[in-house]
Amino acid sequence: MRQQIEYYTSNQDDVNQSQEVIIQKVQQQIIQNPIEIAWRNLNVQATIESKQVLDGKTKKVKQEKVILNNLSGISRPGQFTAILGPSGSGKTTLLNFLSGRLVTQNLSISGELYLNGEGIQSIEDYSDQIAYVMQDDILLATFTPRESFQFMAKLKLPHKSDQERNQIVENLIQELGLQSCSNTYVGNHLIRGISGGERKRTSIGVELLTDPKILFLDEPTTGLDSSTAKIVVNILKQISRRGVNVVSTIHQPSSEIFSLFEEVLLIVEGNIIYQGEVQNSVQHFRKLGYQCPKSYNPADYFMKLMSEGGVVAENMDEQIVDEQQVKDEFKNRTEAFVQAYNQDLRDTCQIILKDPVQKSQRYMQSFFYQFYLLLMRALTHQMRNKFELILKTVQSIIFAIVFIIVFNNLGSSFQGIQNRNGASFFIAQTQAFSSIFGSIASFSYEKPLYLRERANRAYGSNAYFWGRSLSELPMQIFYPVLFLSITYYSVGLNSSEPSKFFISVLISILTFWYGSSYGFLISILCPKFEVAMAIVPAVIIPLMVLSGFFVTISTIPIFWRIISYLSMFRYGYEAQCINEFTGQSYYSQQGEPINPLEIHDFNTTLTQDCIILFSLGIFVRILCIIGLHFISNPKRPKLAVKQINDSQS
Ligand SMILES: Nc1ncnc2c1ncn2[C@@H]1O[C@H](COP(=O)(O)OP(=O)(O)OP(=O)(O)O)[C@@H](O)[C@H]1O
Repeated sequence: MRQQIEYYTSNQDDVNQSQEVIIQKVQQQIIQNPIEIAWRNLNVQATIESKQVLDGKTKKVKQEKVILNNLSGISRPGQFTAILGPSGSGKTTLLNFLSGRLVTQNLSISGELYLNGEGIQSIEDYSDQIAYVMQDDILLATFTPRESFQFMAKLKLPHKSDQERNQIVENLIQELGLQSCSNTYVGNHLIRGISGGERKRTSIGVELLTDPKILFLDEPTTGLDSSTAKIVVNILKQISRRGVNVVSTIHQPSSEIFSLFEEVLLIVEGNIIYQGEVQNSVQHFRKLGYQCPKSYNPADYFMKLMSEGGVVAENMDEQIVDEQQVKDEFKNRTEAFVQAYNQDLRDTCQIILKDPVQKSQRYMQSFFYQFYLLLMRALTHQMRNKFELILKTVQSIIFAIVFIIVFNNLGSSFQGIQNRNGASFFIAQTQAFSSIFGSIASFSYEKPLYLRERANRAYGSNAYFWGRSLSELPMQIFYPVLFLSITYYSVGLNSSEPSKFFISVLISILTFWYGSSYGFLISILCPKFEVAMAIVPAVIIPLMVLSGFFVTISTIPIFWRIISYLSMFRYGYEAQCINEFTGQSYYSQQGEPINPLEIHDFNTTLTQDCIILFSLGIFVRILCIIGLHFISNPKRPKLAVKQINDSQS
């Protein structure tokens, strides 16, 4: 057992301690009711739409692309199965199918999936027994590995006491060799944090908290140096020793990493060409006429066999460099491999375990506890994210300075009306813009984390929404208050009554609140931050133009008038204007008293504007809840259920 456990960490003390812990775990924690996962006749096809010029006309053409071609295979408990293959061979598609993360969209999927020999419709029904570690380490930058584990433990282990949860977390930290960095922030490009390997181990740890019986990993070694990648692979091997079924895709493993594998599945252009023990793989290909040279590492040799580049390299002497010849040669070779696999190896994928697997029980914390944890996490994140806090505060101060410079001489003459009009618009526009962009930036950053945690069923979308919304409130009040505290009296805005300042602050907070709701919705609906930023001008500028500052709303076409009812600029600006122009006297150039509000065609009162801003904010936030739910519950395929009989298995 000791010989099997090769475990590397940067800290030798940690290594020794971790080895001891692992040995104990391996001896003690052989999991109950392990799960064998088998798939049969799996076909995945994509429909790809492209534009082609036919008879001088551009037409949409649909093409079918086979991604996985009639695959059958198995992954057993107590085993670390590494899925290898060249880029685009279908590794991730297979892993996503097995883990229930393959979203249908343009894909048609057919095949059967068996857990311990029982045909299932969807692996989602067994979600608490499986875990998935994504290729990117999606963790909260301002949390330490210990805090990340504790947060997940509180959400995912509702029936354990605090003491038990702490014990589980401490064991995990030791098992993963994270003692030396357990209290360091995870970090990101702005916050200094733990190393790439430690981050990967933290990602694995977050998934191990619930003791899953099947652990899927997508390219866990990509981006790591070879010694760190070795640590990760060794940890995965140790996890599998406990009886966990570990399935992982690995992209271009180094020779050292390959030597650590025991069970490999080789996949080329959607076909399995080998599944079995690593040590038998060389012999299998030798029988087919492909002898791995003695000096060669089998991993590199197989990667060559699985690519067209390999055909070119092999036939350099014979000058087979014609593209079509290479393609044909590669096709023939792959077909021969698939045939050999079907004849000699497919039968080794027989189902052995027959113990029924329990469907998931949805034990989750109550809504209020989820909400509380998410609120606390979001507040902690905000407080620790000093860079963002300082940046936004500085932004408000810069806006305030610009405002003071531009509007320092408001005056109460006829020109003063125009100045105050502009000042009212500037205030509304500043609050709207900073809230929309701020909200997009912060949720776009957090969205992958939300999607990962939702895929893990850690909490509900409602609890996340309310926790996040409430956590933003202090800052939604702080930034408008800061801006107006600096500017309001400095430039001489309406101070006829003390309440004028507070009303202006209230309008700004409501404008900010509605704006941030809007930004939140945009970032939910856009798949990426870049897309959101590209879309934002197209969505925001019309709303700004329709504020009533640039054009009189009653004179514009009906369609745009309707759109103006959604504009945060419109209600923010109107309310600021009404607040500014009431309670003070203004005179025309001829010295006659005038009411500046008459030049506008405002048809709402200040109170109505505030109520509308608040109500629109609520309306958009309801859309946000629906959107959050929608993006975290994509349509997943349901499979045909067949019961396997002994001769088939
Ligand atoms: N939804 C889809 N629509 C169209 N093509 C797709 C879709 N999903 C995957 N593909 C294609 O199927 C092939 C296999 O993709 P997959 O991501 O499974 O490969 P991979 O082996 O994991 O590659 P890599 O190692 O580069 O991640 C690729 O050519 C990919 O472009």
